[in-house]
Amino acid sequence: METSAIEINGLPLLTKTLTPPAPAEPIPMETSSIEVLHPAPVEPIQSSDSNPTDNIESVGEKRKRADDEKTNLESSEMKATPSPWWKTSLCSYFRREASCSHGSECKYAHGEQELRMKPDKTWDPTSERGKKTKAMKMSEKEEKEDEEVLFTEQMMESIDDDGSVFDLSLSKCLVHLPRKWQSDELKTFLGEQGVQYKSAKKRRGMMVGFVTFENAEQLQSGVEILDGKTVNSNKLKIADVLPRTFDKNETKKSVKCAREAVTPLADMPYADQLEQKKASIGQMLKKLARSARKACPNGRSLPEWVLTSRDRGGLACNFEGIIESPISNGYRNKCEFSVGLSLQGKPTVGFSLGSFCAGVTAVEEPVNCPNVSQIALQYASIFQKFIEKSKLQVWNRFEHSGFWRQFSVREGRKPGVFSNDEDAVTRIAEVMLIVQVCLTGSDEAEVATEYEEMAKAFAEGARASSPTLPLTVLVVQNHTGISNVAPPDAPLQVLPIPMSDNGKNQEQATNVLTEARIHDHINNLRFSISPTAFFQVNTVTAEKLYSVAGDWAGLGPDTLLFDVCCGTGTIGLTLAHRVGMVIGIEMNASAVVDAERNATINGISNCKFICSKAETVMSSLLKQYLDVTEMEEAKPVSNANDKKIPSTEEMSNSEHVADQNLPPPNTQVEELQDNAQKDSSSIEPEKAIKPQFRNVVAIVDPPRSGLHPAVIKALRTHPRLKRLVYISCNPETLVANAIELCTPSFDEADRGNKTYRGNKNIGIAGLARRRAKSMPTSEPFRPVKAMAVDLFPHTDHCEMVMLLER
Ligand SMILES: C[S@@+](CC[C@H](N)C(=O)[O-])C[C@H]1O[C@@H](n2cnc3c(N)ncnc32)[C@H](O)[C@@H]1O
Repeated sequence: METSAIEINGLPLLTKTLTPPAPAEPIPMETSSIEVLHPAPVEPIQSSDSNPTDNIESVGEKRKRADDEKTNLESSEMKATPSPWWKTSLCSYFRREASCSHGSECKYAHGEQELRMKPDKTWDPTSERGKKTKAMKMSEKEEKEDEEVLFTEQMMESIDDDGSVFDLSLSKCLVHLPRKWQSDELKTFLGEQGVQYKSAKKRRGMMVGFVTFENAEQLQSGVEILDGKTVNSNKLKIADVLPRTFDKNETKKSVKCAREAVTPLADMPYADQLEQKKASIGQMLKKLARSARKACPNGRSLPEWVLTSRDRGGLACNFEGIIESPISNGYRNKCEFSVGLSLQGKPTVGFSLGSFCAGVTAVEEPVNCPNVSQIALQYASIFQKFIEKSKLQVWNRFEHSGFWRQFSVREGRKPGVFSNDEDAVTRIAEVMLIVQVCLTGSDEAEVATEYEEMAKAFAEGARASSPTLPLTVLVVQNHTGISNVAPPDAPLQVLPIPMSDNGKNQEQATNVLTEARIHDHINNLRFSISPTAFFQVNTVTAEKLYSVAGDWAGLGPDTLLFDVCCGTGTIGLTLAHRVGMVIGIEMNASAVVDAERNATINGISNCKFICSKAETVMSSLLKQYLDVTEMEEAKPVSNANDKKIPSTEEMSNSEHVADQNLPPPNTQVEELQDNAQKDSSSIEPEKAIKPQFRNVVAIVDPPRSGLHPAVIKALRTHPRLKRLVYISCNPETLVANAIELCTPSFDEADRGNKTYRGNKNIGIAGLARRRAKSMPTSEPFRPVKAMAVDLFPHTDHCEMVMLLER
């Protein structure tokens, strides 16, 4: 495997607070004398789900060892060397029963009075003092968040519906209002509180509202009444409204610039970024071990991987380090720019400076954001100049009005390996521009003229650049929803690109109209990418990610590989030559058409792609491909795009088929979209192939939200699936899904109720622990090893791969 891992073995000690307070092994040794004579009950210590600490784990382990390791030390010795952990956790028996058979010898505290501070100067999180400290930390965090909220006069005006002029000195922002409130609810609330005011504004979805008072007395009295008032269990805060022209360098408020908002690690040397990410993934692996310990059924021995986690510094499995990105600057092949007003009210193409719900909508130009490519920057600048002159308005997120919403630049690389030093333009062969607009209330003729002008501006801008910028496709997407995230089926229109100032090249225009796609290359395979299909944004590093996944998956000619959430088929297709057959599952119909096209243009014929939500089909696909008897004949599976499923021998990596000769994909997308709506019964039942695949592997690469519980259940309960490689762009959800996949099943009598109550305040790991309780009896997986892959230099994000086996 070709990698450039920074450090492959072991995780360095983390920060002070993360390191267990006692040296690696002293706790059991030191406390064994106590435990011999007074073995405490084995029941796990209760602790808050939301913030478990390593200390809890250490104590929990001590308890277990107390039962396991009986020695013959004298009690006098024991008393001479009390453990630093002595009475630092509350006794759960005493708490529940108001008594404990160990009496005064119990190593756990009988009540708050007996409780001692832990060696790391923290309190048992379940104790009153622990809870108080946590609450204080939370409120400090909230205050910090409030400081970051940015309210400008301009926003207040944009909510205004009566055209009144505001006096900023008589206006205030109310923070922490219920998001679902609108102006009417805010007015009712103010009336109920006896607050007199001139006007009150609130937009649904935001947690801030604006109140203007008639005079200084009204303002003072209103602030006194409202400040700190509790609304729906949230404490109200009163903040000033910033003038439109405020200078963010002078204001005390911490307003982020685009660089800070988009690439928060940009000022840190890359080697340090990698260390930080490695430490953060290490934390996740510790969290998995801790959570799994809690999720295991009582009275059952803990799985080996949990028991041995201590030998790995608390990690759930071996952590094999981080693979760095060969390109750290301008690496993104897809840049999505917001279109909106800047802080100064200028139409701008760039990045939003904060979150909408916190009242921040200002857009700033993408200056000094090192992850943005040079080509994307140049196109953003061309588009910026165009919208400055456009008759149509930029999007206003408060009013949900305007025309120009978002601008995306997608790039396709030439085949080959590239480095940081190369000029981006020389390695990019194709560019797709996607302009998101809102057509609501627009005039068709005016829009057509604007589109023509825009296409001209892009074409001329590309030609005027030196070297000339590639421009392959120009697409407009109509989206009327509140957030800029459009559904994959939002209508697309491909615009012709004028080839010169004085005319259009008809051939190019016609071609573009039917073929909205560009191409990129991974492992010497060519990938067709349509406008809404997912494609990893850092192609060179994605190649490394896929090769780790392939190496860990234990592939061979007798392997059936499920590529779950397969997008354009990148993982399955790059590994197709190493397996008997690939089944890809993907819900985005365009991506599935791309995947099929990609198989064809690369001459790969042992891959089958299913267009559906994985949760709808995973279980039936596993049955269909695996629950067949030896006697059954090998037959191809029939689905919406039935093709012959070849044997391994039939598969070849022949020359790329010219994809221009393939039929237009539009009808295929529609057909697939229809099929994707249907339930799993749309997949032909059984009679698939005889079980020629001895080895069944799944590589899952879900979105940030992780795998659907039905997919987890299907993978976990199918006994023939022995190996699973989990690729994740959100390690938090990987940990949560791994809890469900890797903890032992509960007995039927102890299984949880599926209709959980009080989920609102429990974290995703807590939720996963609850779900794990209702998992049908099945052999759990175990985490074997994990690796981080840095696909996103200068940001907090990091990809993680984990191998699970059973
Ligand atoms: C992180 S991407 C991975 C794509 C692909 N493996 C790759 O590396 O290019 C996640 C993919 O899952 C798809 N997806 C999201 N939810 C899904 C679901 N419930 N069922 C199937 N696919 C889903 C998305 O459309 C997206 O293509």
